[in-house]
Amino acid sequence: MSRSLQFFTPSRAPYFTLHKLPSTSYTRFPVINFPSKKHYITITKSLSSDLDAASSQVLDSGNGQTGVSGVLSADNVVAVQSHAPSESGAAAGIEVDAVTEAELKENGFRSTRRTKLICTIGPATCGFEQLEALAVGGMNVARINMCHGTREWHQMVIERVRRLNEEKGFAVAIMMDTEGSEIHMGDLGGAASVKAEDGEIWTFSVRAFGTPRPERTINVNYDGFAEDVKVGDELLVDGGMVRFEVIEKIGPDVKCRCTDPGLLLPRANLTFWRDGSLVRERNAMLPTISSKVVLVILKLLWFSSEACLYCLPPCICNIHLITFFFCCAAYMSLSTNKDSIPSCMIICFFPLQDWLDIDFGIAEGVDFIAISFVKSAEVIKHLKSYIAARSRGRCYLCTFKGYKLEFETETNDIAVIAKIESIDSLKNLEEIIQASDGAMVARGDLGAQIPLEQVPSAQQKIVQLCRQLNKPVIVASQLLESMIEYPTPTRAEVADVSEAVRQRADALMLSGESAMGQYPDKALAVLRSVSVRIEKWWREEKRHEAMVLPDVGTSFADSISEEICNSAAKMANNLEVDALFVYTKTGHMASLLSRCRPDCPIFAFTTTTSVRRRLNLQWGLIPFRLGFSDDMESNLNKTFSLLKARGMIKSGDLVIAVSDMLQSIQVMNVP
Ligand SMILES: Nc1ncnc2c1ncn2[C@@H]1O[C@H](COP(=O)(O)OP(=O)(O)OP(=O)(O)O)[C@@H](O)[C@H]1O
Ligand SMILES: CC(=O)C(=O)O
Ligand SMILES: [K+]
Ligand SMILES: [Mg+2]
Repeated sequence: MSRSLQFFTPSRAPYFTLHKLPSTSYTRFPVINFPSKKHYITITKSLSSDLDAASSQVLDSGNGQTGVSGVLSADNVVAVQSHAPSESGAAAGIEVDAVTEAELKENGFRSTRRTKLICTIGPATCGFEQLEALAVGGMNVARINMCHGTREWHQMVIERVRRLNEEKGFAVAIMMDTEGSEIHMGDLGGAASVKAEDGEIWTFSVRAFGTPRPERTINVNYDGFAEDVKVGDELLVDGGMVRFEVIEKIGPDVKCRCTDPGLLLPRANLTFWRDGSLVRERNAMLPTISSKVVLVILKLLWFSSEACLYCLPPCICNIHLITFFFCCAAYMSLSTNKDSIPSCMIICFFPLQDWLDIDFGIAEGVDFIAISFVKSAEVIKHLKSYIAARSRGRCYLCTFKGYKLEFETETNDIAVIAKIESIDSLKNLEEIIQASDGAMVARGDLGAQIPLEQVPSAQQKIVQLCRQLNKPVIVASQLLESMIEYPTPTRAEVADVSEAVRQRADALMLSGESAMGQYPDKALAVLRSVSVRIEKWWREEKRHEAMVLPDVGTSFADSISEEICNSAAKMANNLEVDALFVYTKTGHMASLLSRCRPDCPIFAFTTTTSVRRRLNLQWGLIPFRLGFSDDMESNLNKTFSLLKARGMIKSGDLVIAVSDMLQSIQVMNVP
């Protein structure tokens, strides 16, 4: 008799499949290490062969180790659940941020902040206490920028944020930002910055300089640099913070004279301009092929295609390489599983470094991957299928007593954010946003690629388009730049933050202010207070813009959900209800409500921690994790009593409830 046994978690759902359960009475599992995340095990025992929750009995739980082992009986074990520690004790209750809870109690529904806040984590904020201070200060998403720091450092930050969520009940999501293919400087040999003075001659080169780095030398990450620039070109660091003129080329070295002095920061972005236009052609588009690259590609192919590429030759020569590409081509033309193709093809879209980082992000189970310098929708589509393929790809783990154990990690809940920061991304804006799960107005690099005076209108356009297409949008870079050094912002910075809030962007992002600034908590407090103040002013003055929200649903069921949400939001405004409640498994209904930007906050109840974290990026959503059923009556009663017990709502409050399960709008007073 063959029976299938599945382990699953509601969030990242790693699960095992055990083929051919043995007829012997007990089988002991070997210890299996989960990648990077602690999991607890619950073995559910049932006497019937179908999973019957009512008659199930919990045999064992919470071992607290990184890894699991178990004892299975062929006759009676039908399901083994593995779940993250944060989910083990809270099934009966409701999970919400301590900060949100306090805010709701103190200020009431109306005054909760709707605009979400993202902090880039860097040396100034990577400690556990510093991260906690940011979470208490309202950080909804922690961003790690793969341009800076080592992978070990990023892993440590992720681990600390996870621990913070687990121990203190936050739902801070993690966004990994890739390096992207653009040209940037090296890391200045560890120096925090170096000053370039007017008239000085500096050497920019692909050569790796020894330590200590010779004076006035800068390493450049792009091999074709010396070939691509011409004498007379203007070289802009960080979109013009420092400027140089190319005066001479000597082999790989490019000699430049500083024309606009300023501070050079590690890994600053470089662009070169000729006759007043940005030079965009680059000779070397593909990463240099090395054995390391091939190993990575083989690994990717193995994960996505289930191809049997177990034995990697330790030293890969050209023959192997040619054979490999030949196999890839054959595989791609023969395979019917289109999801497995991208791994071979994506190398054309991303530099190697991004590949390694994307793999790292998937393995770490980050919530968002932000892709730098997106040029077309293809890149996003391929990455999304790659993530989906990886999450479906089975990882064969071990054989014991003739039985095969497979391990599967469900990772397609990673949302892909397209960073709009190049001329190409503006050209293909609508299709890029359509293909992504959200977008970022990355004004830093965007301002280096288009004239600065065009950045505000580009921002407005991107924010509007995202809302129309129902994708969350982030406004990023230099919001409070002066706060890197000073404890108060400039008036102009406050006006800039206000404008982003007024445009009703989903989220605002701190970069250097929180990564390496002197006042990260103060900068976050400014974002928080300006957001709350502008949102209030906007509601009181009834300054609702009459934005046309086109239909986004692609199926009839989607269209019904959309109509329900549009109507519920309108009713909520007209009836001046206290809150909208949405019960959503995937988060889709919550995002449709958020898109309407209603006057009242939206309490989004969802069953999984990963969806809860992801909803933390969207305007006006207060995400809760709550176990619920298809019976709305009992869901509402349960929610009311749980929220009342915690003092978050009171009898008489007026709410409107909608849900994924029941296509209706319910209006009621809290009993
Ligand atoms: N992990 C880190 N380690 C060290 N410094 C960091 C780190 N993350 C950010 N920084 C510092 O903060 C500054 C601003 O961060 P930010 O993420 O905006 O980077 P950036 O270099 O401007 O690139 P991007 O265009 O990707 O935003 C960086 O220039 C760097 O000096
Ligand atoms: C955030 C980012 O990448 C930029 O502003 O360029
Ligand atoms: K980046
Ligand atoms: Mg950028």
